[in-house]
Amino acid sequence: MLSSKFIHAFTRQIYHTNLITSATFNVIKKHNSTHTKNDLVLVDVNDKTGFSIVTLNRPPVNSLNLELLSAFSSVLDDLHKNNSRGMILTSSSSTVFSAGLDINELYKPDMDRVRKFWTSLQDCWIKLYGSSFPTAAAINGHAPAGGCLFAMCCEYRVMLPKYTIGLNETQLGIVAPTWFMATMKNTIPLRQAELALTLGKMFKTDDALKLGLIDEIAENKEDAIHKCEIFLKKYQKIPQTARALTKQSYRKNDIMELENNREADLQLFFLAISDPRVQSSLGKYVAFLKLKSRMKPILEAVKFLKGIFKSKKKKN
Ligand SMILES: CCCCCCCC/C=C\CC(=O)SCCNC(=O)CCNC(=O)[C@H](O)C(C)(C)COP(=O)(O)OP(=O)(O)OC[C@H]1O[C@@H](n2cnc3c(N)ncnc32)[C@H](O)[C@@H]1OP(=O)(O)O
Repeated sequence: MLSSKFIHAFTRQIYHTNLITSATFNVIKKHNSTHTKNDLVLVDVNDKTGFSIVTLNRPPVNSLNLELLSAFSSVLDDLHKNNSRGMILTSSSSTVFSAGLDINELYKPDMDRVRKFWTSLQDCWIKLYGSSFPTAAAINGHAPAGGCLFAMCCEYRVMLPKYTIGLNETQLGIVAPTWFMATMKNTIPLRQAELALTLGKMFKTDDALKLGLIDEIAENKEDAIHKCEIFLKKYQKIPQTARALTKQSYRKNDIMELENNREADLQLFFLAISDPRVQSSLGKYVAFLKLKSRMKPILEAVKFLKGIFKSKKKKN
């Protein structure tokens, strides 16, 4: 049985698709340009295709903090209102799609802010996973945890070589929420999802392709976006309402599970991050990330020197 909320959403969707399509699309076309939401999320509507390239833009690693999530949530609303033809999600970083949740939001949190933070994350997931418009991710860098989640919410994923993607929460001593798990179960085979989740496994691009976690490998960002466009174009011949309702029916159980239990999920989150063991794990992880970042120039110098020694050895 469909809940009244879901039927309402469907009715809205039908209304949107049938009545507002052409009028709104023209508005998008007229205003074809790059829009900004506090510069944290850039939106570029392609005049010819009507596809929006949505770029996460929070250097250095697009970690998802309250401001970025709020901006993203509002962009998703805009795309829905404007009856977008399709969205391509990507990143302005040259090496990171998104580093997942901003650990600083979770470590020693301010309770008022962290409530808004988690609620915004829930909003983004519901809107992206259940979007009426088709979505694809051009994964132009590493995509751990929340980065992998947003990529998996999209219906198609194209990734650049030699990066990593996965839900690594258990490695950090935290449990991925059930809706993170549901998104992975909707993406890769059930048994592989269980193994990936319990191990907190990060997959290299090649392995992610074999597993079905991504759909294609691209040479560079431009190629990734092009491949996403080819995917989205396939829907141009499919009636919009039929496509959207099929996607939403497919995902509705997962979405309703969270919709109906948002407060309980929030309380569970509070409970988890109030656990001293979780805080201790997060504290160590923050310190590790900072140390790793500071060691980078030294590690790069060592790599450089090793290269010189190797080429000298070869010459001799
Ligand atoms: C309801 C049930 C209970 C639920 C409980 C909570 C559930 C939480 C669910 C999800 C959790 C998450 O999403 S946690 C985030 C997990 N993310 C990661 O593990 C990724 C960590 N980052 C990296 O591995 C790397 O940074 C990178 C591979 C993404 C990029 O590497 P690169 O070498 O390019 O960059 P640096 O490592 O040098 O980092 C640069 C800079 O960024 C800071 N940084 C990195 N990641 C994060 C992050 N996730 N949050 C905050 N800050 C981050 C890093 O510390 C460096 O900062 P400084 O230069 O200032 O030191």
